[in-house]
Amino acid sequence: MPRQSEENGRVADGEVLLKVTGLQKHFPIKKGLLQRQVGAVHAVDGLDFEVRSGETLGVVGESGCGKSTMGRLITRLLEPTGGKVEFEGKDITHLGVTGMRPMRRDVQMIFQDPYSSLNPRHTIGTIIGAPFRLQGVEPEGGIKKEVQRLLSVVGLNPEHYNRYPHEFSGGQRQRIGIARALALKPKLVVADEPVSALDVSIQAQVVNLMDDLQEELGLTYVIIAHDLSVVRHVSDRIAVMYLGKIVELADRDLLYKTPMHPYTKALMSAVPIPDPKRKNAKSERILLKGDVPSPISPPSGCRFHTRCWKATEICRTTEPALVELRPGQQVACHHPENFEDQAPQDTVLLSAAKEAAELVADEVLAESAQTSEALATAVAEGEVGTEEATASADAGTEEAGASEEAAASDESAASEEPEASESSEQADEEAEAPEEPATAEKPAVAEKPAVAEKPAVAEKPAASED
Ligand SMILES: Nc1ncnc2c1ncn2[C@@H]1O[C@H](COP(=O)(O)OP(=O)(O)OP(=O)(O)O)[C@@H](O)[C@H]1O
Repeated sequence: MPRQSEENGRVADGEVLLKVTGLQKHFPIKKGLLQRQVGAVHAVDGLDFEVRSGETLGVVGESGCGKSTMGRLITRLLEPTGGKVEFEGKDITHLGVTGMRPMRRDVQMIFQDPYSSLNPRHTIGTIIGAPFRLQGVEPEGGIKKEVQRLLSVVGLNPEHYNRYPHEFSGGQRQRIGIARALALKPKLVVADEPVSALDVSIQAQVVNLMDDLQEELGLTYVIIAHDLSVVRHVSDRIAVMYLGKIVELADRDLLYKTPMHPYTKALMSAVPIPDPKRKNAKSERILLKGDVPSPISPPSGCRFHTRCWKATEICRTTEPALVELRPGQQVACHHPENFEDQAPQDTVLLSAAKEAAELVADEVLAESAQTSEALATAVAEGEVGTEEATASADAGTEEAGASEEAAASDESAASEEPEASESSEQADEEAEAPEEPATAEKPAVAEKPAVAEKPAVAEKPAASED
């Protein structure tokens, strides 16, 4: 049971606030007159993670990997198909509307699109004051005074209480969304792509605001983003998702210095490096081949095996468990990077892997072969402990880490077309009555591959079948 801090009933910093076990969401696909179920979109397919009080957990992955669905499941805007969600030690997986009501104060969501998430017919005073009315809470000094205080907390003019959303810019609207989410002093805030609909110049302001508010108000964040550049500065830990699963979950610095999952490595290489001194940067990019497979029938074994340059037979047949290979770093991979091979007997590359390897830069393949081999030998000979071996392997990746630092500071998170997201009202309705959609119309997943200017000819890191 998590420890509660005496003064405010909050879980003490560092203690588990949210725990998710085996979480699943399968959207049924129905067809025909009788709407018979013919399949399911496996949007979220067995997630296990914890969020500790006071931390920021970043969640990244390509479009369609299930990030938003995960966000909606943990805020209970969607009903899970399987698994368990515990908040402050209490099982909230299947709580009904009444049971969830008190919890709605503690868990809030910030939506992606500040244009469609605010009701255009309501003043911002009404919008930010709505949570008080919905929860029947009368703040000290009245709702208007509290809303004006919230406006100034998020850097807006309290005098603008009576203005309408269209009178504000995108960044200001997102501040309004943040003020609304903070109204009831929540413990956990889940932000779904909070800045991706904003101009690059505004993104940093909103991210900094969220960062400041976290410190001031002792908030815990889960921040969802489609690339690593947004979450890297604000996250304490980062979870990388692929096709409904977490493939790597690690402390931020470990993830950047020594990513273990090949998919993490590919995602990181997609971050543009605007450093003119690094002339060779583009040759280190990894271009993931092909589309993300359909979540209706995900690949067997490791779901990434159809696009991975290290995939062998075991990857096709056996699903790797998410295990802590190094303190603070969990990964689900048979042939991790920067760590000893977990299936060294399995050296024959699948033919898809050979093709994928052609799109991976020589430098990446060489480094990957070297680090894994060096670690395997050193550990087998008992010369060094795993930690030391890892540290020596780290040296080689230091440069890449540093350049990404530069990348992320000036970098523009790839801006996305704003897409329709619910209004607060809709969200509230969903919250009251989570509904299964009748038909899964849009299982298609768009890939956002890294840009590889010139696919390098691969040097295979492992023996190949011919
Ligand atoms: N209501 C729904 N009915 C059917 N399928 C859905 C529904 N919502 C999401 N999906 C499907 O579930 C999968 C995961 O979607 P989700 O929106 O969670 O992904 P995402 O990683 O957040 O992507 P994006 O960044 O594009 O929002 C996708 O294949 C999507 O088409």
